[in-house]
Amino acid sequence: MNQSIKPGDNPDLTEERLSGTFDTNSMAAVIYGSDKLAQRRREISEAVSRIPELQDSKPCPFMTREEKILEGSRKSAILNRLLPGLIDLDSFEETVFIHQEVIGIEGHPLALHESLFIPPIATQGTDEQQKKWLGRAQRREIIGCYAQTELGHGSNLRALETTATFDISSQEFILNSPTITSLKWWPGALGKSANWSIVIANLIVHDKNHGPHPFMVQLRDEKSHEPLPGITVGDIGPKMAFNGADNGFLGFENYRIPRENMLMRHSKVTPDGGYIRPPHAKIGYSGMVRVRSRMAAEQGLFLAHALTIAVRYSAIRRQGYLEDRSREVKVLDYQTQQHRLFPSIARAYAFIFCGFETIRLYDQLLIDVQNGNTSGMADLHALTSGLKSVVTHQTGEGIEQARMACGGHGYSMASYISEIYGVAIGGCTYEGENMVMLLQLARYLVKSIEMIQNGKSKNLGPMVAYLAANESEIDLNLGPNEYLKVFQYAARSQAWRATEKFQKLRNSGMSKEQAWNQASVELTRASRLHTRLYIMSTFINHVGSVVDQKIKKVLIDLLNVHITYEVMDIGIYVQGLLSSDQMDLIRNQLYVSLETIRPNAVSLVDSFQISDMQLRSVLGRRDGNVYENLFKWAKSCPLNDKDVLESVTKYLKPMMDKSKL
Ligand SMILES: CC/C=C\C/C=C\C/C=C\C/C=C\C/C=C\C/C=C\CC/C=C/C(=O)SCCNC(=O)CCNC(=O)[C@H](O)C(C)(C)COP(=O)(O)OP(=O)(O)OC[C@H]1O[C@@H](n2cnc3c(N)ncnc32)[C@H](O)[C@@H]1OP(=O)(O)O
Ligand SMILES: Cc1cc2nc3c(=O)[nH]c(=O)nc-3n(C[C@H](O)[C@H](O)[C@H](O)COP(=O)(O)OP(=O)(O)OC[C@H]3O[C@@H](n4cnc5c(N)ncnc54)[C@H](O)[C@@H]3O)c2cc1C
Repeated sequence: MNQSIKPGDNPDLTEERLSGTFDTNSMAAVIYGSDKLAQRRREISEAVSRIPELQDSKPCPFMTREEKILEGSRKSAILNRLLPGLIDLDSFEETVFIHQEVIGIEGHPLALHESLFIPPIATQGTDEQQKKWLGRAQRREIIGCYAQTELGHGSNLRALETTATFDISSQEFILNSPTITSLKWWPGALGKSANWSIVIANLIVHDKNHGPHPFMVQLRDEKSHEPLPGITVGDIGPKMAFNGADNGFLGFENYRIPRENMLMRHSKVTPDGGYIRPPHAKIGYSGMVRVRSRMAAEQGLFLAHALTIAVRYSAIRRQGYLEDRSREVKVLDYQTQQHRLFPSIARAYAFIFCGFETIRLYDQLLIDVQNGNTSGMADLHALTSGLKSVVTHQTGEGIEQARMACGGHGYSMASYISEIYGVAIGGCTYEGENMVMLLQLARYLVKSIEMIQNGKSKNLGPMVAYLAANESEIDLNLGPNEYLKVFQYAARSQAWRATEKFQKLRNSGMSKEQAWNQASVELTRASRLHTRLYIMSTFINHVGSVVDQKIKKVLIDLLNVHITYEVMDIGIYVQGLLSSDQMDLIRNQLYVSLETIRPNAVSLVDSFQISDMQLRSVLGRRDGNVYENLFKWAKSCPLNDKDVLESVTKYLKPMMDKSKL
């Protein structure tokens, strides 16, 4: 049964919920990977709803940037006091969830403290460093951020300019920002809130540059919060979204920190100026891999927010007629609306499943690395690079379609979809610009094909084994695995096409870099197809593992939407494999699958169990009572505090009066 049904709800939504064929709490357990986490999310939402001081002081769209930062800080401070009674403090998922519930998605002064500041200390700090800083950070006696990107360089970490030069005589590192382009730029919470930061700077010992390394750096006085001498710091100004966060700039002038402030679990500088290399050259990048490994789930949830709003609203919005001319039809009954929304519901589920998988893979890698085994780093880097790129891009597309699916009201901030869009598409850029990350995955694909060419196919990892197969005929009546083969065909032929292009250019005498650049559009296409194949196969495996038969049935229906939509979407890559009759068959299967999933559409989005507080959308309210609340929302807009504004008395009225003369 659908657990969202309550008396007083919009009857159209109740009708939808009654048509659902499964239990939404059971589905939530599948989405969030365990009944325990799903249950904890409900309990936390419930507990938060009963604490008046944690409620929004006014709707976010009516707040200025300063008010958003103030509100985020107010709630963060209250939460810090209340957290021990509300969540399991050791659970990162619960910590993220409660912050998102209480403060929302627009960012806040502590948003990066848990996800980018604490993890490098915990994984790259020595035992003594952890003893010194971890407890303080966890108790929030200090607030931290992660300062890597510079005004002149973000993608290309080799060109970062900030230096940390070891001074043997004082046993200190001297930090400098030698140029305007070397100013740190973008770090969240740096602008006004953080007093400490992980700073990525080039380590220079005895005039030798060992490349970017992480340093623990105090930025502000712990009593006065004033910037310390030698530090220039401030906010970079308003952004497309995320305006509850104070992204900042930071410069150093001969700023000294003790030798012990370089995070030295992996790389070390000894007191006499010796340098000990890390066990893997890119181990310092592992904080980024951690964040990327979490992005598929995070982004899947952003998409889930937008779809919850659009699908619920589409069930109460009546517009136009089908057969019955006596009553307008729910817009959710239009095939175009279903085609716009249902494949995105399937993607949101798929992204979340992939996200929990990559979080698990990262946790395993962390254990391996702590035990000295770094062999899995390249695989996970390649996987998460591709996944963050494809998922962020498709999430952005899905959210924008959701907005348009809400017609005019979707354009109002009352829908809140534009804010979700702005926040989510930040992910196309942060943690590695998408094209750059697709090209990282492409390196891995090209290397894999070179292994096949060199007769070493048996050394290929399971994720790229399909590159060596040879599929040329497909029987499409067999279900998901046949669709997977179609996708494998597309991904494989594109990966070979791109690699061969690169190799041909190389063989023509072109430099490696130029040849790579000239093949790069084809290479990024290969990376996208490879990643979409991974998403599809993870979705199939996940559905296969579900035990509850009612849940499994509806997930298979959703999977059918996914596989048919995805294969239609890559039609151009499978022309050599599928006949036009087979393409027509798939197209028809897609339309049938849209109809099949229709009665469960509202229950599928209800199963994300995103509370009204977290959704912050008038259109997406659980009770579906949209129109009266839209009117209330508009009336509460600060512009309506007065009937006659100064803009009128000062300018428009005199203008009109003058024109009358
Ligand atoms: C208390 C509050 C709690 C929680 C918060 C709660 C709520 C928040 C509310 C709402 C928000 C909700 C969710 C969103 C949450 C957070 C998001 C908010 C803000 C975002 C924060 C953003 C932070 C950042 O952006 S940090 C900066 C990130 N920067 C980057 O990613 C830079 C990208 N560039 C690179 O990574 C590298 O430069 C590179 C592109 C990989 C190239 O590196 P390099 O030149 O060194 O290497 P080569 O290309 O030459 O490759 C050589 C070789 O190395 C391999 N390689 C590269 N990287 C790795 C790696 N990481 N691991 C393993 N191997 C690697 C590479 O593949 C090559 O291999 P081959 O030679 O074999 O090919
Ligand atoms: C909301 C948000 C929050 C952020 N938070 C933080 C933070 O907390 N800490 C932090 O350190 N940073 C942060 N960043 C910065 C972010 O990590 C960088 O913006 C990102 O890594 C991209 O780097 P860039 O801005 O230099 O883009 P650029 O590299 O300048 O990209 C510009 C264009 O050049 C292209 N390009 C660049 N290199 C290549 C290449 N090799 N091949 C092909 N094309 C290329 C890109 O595809 C892109 O189209 C944040 C950014 C945002 C938007």
